[in-house]
This record gives sequence, C-alpha cells and structure tokens, in this order.
Amino acid sequence: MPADAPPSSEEATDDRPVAIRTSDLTKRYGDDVLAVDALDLTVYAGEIFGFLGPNGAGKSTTIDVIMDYVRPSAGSVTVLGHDAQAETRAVHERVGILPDGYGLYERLTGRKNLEYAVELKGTGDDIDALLDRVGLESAAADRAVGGYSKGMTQRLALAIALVGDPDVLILDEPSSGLDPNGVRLVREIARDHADRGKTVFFSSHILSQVEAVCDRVAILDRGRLVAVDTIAGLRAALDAGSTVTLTVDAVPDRLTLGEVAGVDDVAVDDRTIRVRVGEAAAKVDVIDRVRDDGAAVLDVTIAESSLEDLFSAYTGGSSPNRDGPDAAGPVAADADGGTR
Ligand SMILES: Nc1ncnc2c1ncn2[C@@H]1O[C@H](COP(=O)(O)OP(=O)(O)OP(=O)(O)O)[C@@H](O)[C@H]1O
Repeated sequence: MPADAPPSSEEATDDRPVAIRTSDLTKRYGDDVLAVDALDLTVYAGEIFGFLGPNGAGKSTTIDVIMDYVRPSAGSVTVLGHDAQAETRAVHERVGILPDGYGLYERLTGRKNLEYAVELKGTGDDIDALLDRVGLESAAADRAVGGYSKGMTQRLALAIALVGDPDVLILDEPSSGLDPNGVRLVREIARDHADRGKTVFFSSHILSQVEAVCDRVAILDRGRLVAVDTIAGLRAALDAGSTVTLTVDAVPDRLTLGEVAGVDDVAVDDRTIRVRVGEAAAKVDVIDRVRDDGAAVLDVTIAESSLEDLFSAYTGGSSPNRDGPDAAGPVAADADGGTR
C-alpha cells in the first residue's frame, strides 16, 4: 500500500521542458472542504498525462486553478513557465480546454459556437477542418446546440478545445457521453497531439480510458496525490501481483510452496491450489515447485490484479467507474465567487 510519499519512477531530475507544474497547490472551499491538498505535480511537454481519481477527488478544482477560474488558497501553478494567476492571458493563449461543463451557447448552431471560439482566440482556424476532425457533420453543425445529444455536444466542445492547435490540451472527462467511436476519436486526437510534441492533460475517473492513452498517471484521492507513475510502474510499486491457480491430480502431502520466493499466500481446496504471488518471476517457480513436490499439473490459470484492485489499493477503497455512467455535471459556482 502506498504510504504518504507517492511512489514514482520520476524522482530523478528530468530536464524535459515542463508543461504544467503545481507547487504545494491547495484549494479550500469554506472551512469544511479541502478540495486540493498541497498538490505537487509536474507534467512534461509532449506527454499524455492521466489525472485519475474518484468523483470529488479534486481533479476539476485543480484544472480550474490551472485556468485561473478559481484562485488557490495556497501554492501556485505554472503553465509553460507562465504563472497561472499572474499571466492568465498568456496561459489561455497556449491552452485549449474541454471543460467538465461546456459553457456552449445553446441557441446558436455548433458552427457559430465554433466560429465564436476561433474569433475570441484570434487564431483563424478552418472551421470545416475542425468539425471534420471531431466527426461533426455539416448538417449537424448547422443546428442549434440546444438540440444536440450529449455525444454531439462533447464533439463540439472538443473542436473548441482544439482551436488554435494549443500547446497544452486539457481534457476534463473527455469521454463522458461518447459512444465507442467517440472514445476512440478522443484517444486519436490525444495521441496525435502528443506526437506533435504537444501536451495532453487527461482527467478521468474511468480507468480504462486513462490506461489506454496515457504515458503517465497521477492518482488523486480526497485532494491528495497518492501516486504518479506509468500504469506498469504503479502495478510494480504496489506489487499488485497475480493469482496462479493450479489443478493437480492430487495435492502432495508435503507442499513446499511457502518456501518459494515471491509467494505471498497459498490456499488448497480439493485438487486446486491457489497461490498469490507478488513477483512476476514467481509464477513459473510455483508451477515447477508443485511438480517437484510430486503432483502432476493438469491445468494452470493466472489472474493479474485488475486496475480496480490497483486503484482501490491507492485510494483506500474508493472505487472509480470502469466504463460506468457519465461524470458528475458541472459544479456550482465557486464559493470564492469565481465561475466555472
Ligand atoms: N464551488 C465549490 N464550492 C464548494 N465545494 C466545491 C466546489 N467545487 C468543488 N467542491 C468540492 O471540492 C471537492 C473536489 O471536487 P472536484 O469537482 O474538484 O472533484 P473531481 O475530482 O473533479 O470530481 P468529479 O470527477 O466528480 O468531477 C468535492 O468535495 C466537491 O464537492
């Protein structure tokens, strides 16, 4: 189980350019809610960085501070070297955001919404190319946004996030409301962005989304950073392990599996031996040892720890949705008076 210090494979100094850095970032709402708690996070340019946590973990609040939609109670954020609070305009010029609640003009068509976003950013993007990139057909783009399905709304919001081909793309629950094609599209867009040296900050409570697309992942729980690493690194740090189940002709009288390095637990039931191993190498040793102890192995199955197990281990049991219902809708106005 992770202790106070988040496990990380990036402890060594890294001289890659930094895209987003939060330093001791803390956000309180009133006296009772500590939404973000002393968050230190470094996202490097060119990576797809997963920001993972159960509902209410503080993901949107962190993004809100990055965008200066809310002010931090303590600490600071820089984006591509610009202070998020003091140089908000510079930050907004370099960042595209797909927010959790979209803030679209419902009476205007999708196309008008997009034109307005392009005008506001002064980037002169080709509207049809953007619509095409997110898979919104012309006929749909010419309808009022108020009548859009959740998936269409999400695609339009994604097009707006891509206006100006931003150096940093922030996606807050980007797959919410999308069908599998839409989910794939989000992944392709994220990958394409990163392949061109740009940064993607991908916030989600859906593990499979993050696993499929992200280079590294931070896990946030109740405002605190509990881990930063690759998914493979997180598994290894946790010794998440596997369960080897062997069916044998007969369980040997003297079973010496407990002596095998990496074996955490052994359970015997009739002709089935279940062995929990914490190290990958122990899996083969387990099979060899059972044979050496005198049994014929008739069948072997190996179950790896699921991502849910991994996540629960880090968050003390808060379980995210794997492919579950959409994220919570937009949060109410900031207690400090900011808007979202
Ligand atoms: N404007 C606000 N006023 C008061 N409390 C707030 C406000 N916004 C967020 N919170 C609280 O701060 C905590 C973190 O919320 P936040 O929306 O940042 O989490 P999240 O990880 O983005 O969750 P979700 O996945 O549900 O969007 C929660 O306890 C939430 O209720």
